[in-house]
Amino acid sequence: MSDTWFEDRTYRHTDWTPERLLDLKRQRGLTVSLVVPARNEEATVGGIVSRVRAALVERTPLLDEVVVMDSDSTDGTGRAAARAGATVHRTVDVRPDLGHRRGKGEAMWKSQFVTSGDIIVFLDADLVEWDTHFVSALLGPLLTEPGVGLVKGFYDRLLDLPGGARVSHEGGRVTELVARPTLALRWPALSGVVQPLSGEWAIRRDLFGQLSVPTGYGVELAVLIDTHLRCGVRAVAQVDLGRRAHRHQSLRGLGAMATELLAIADRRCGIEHGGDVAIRWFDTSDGHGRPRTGTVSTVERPPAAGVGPERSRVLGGAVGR
Ligand SMILES: O=c1ccn([C@@H]2O[C@H](COP(=O)(O)OP(=O)(O)O[C@H]3O[C@H](CO)[C@@H](O)[C@H](O)[C@H]3O)[C@@H](O)[C@H]2O)c(=O)[nH]1
Ligand SMILES: O=C(O)[C@H](O)COP(=O)(O)O
Repeated sequence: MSDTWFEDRTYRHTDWTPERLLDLKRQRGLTVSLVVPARNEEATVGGIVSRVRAALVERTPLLDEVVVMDSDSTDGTGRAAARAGATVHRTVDVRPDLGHRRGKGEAMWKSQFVTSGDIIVFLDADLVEWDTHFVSALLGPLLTEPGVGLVKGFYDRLLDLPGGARVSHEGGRVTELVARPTLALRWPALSGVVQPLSGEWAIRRDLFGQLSVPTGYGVELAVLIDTHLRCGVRAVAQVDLGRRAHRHQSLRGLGAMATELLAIADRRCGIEHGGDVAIRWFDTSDGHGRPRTGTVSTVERPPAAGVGPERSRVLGGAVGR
């Protein structure tokens, strides 16, 4: 790890008030977009949007837009988000000329075509324990340190255990067993990043637009590694956000996520596994045992800055001529 990176680039959310951040944002003449990628988050997305809007649009207008990217939801996610005051885009409807892929990274990549802020802040839609400083505090290093391009949130996790909640000072299962070991071995300058997979992060639009974006869960690890490779570790900062709780995936789901992260990391070391990686398991849930096969997509979208305007718009008047 770079000698002084941790000390120089680690902040606490209490370092800034929203009012101070608003002053800084106005002085710098910057705009900010909040993007919430959401797949089947009807239960939580409305409350998240309402709280963010009340605190950071109405009370202290730090956010210029609040956008929910509805990522192939089959429940009422889009309706709940719109009712709460978000601008909602279905990922599949954004730039249909570029095709459609499933996944969180796809929703985040496509958000670049429907937002305009100089800074984009991402927030997960499945949070159950969180506060609005999860959004505002991520702006602190971007508004105060000219060299910073990417800010990751970190936190203690609140785990629901029988008999009550417990605070864990560790990262999640994939974080501790895959992401942080991978960084320690291959990109040790990033080994001080406490929560490399956190879904709460902020990035300058001009930097995000230069990066290729995995369509699935590899987006966080890829953006972190690529920011470091492109701009150096000092372009990365992290902010302690306090405590966070979210919905947990099954271990098998996390196995798929881990497979994708390893493939994304391998690609950055010159090892290519192709677009879809096959995974196999033995399913005994029906009382018989059956081999099952699935695939994990490791596809990446190209840097958005290099993607031209929508074809129908380019053709413009030519259509129908
Ligand atoms: O196809 C998808 C899948 C998920 N999501 C949304 O992405 C967010 C995080 O998804 P989740 O399944 O809760 O991820 P976690 O299991 O919590 O994974 C952790 O690790 C991932 C890999 O780095 C990060 O993307 C997550 O933000 C981080 O919380 C939620 O708002 C989801 O609704 C989508 O928009 N589209
Ligand atoms: O962040 C992670 O490592 C994964 O999302 C798993 O988190 P969990 O162990 O808190 O479910």
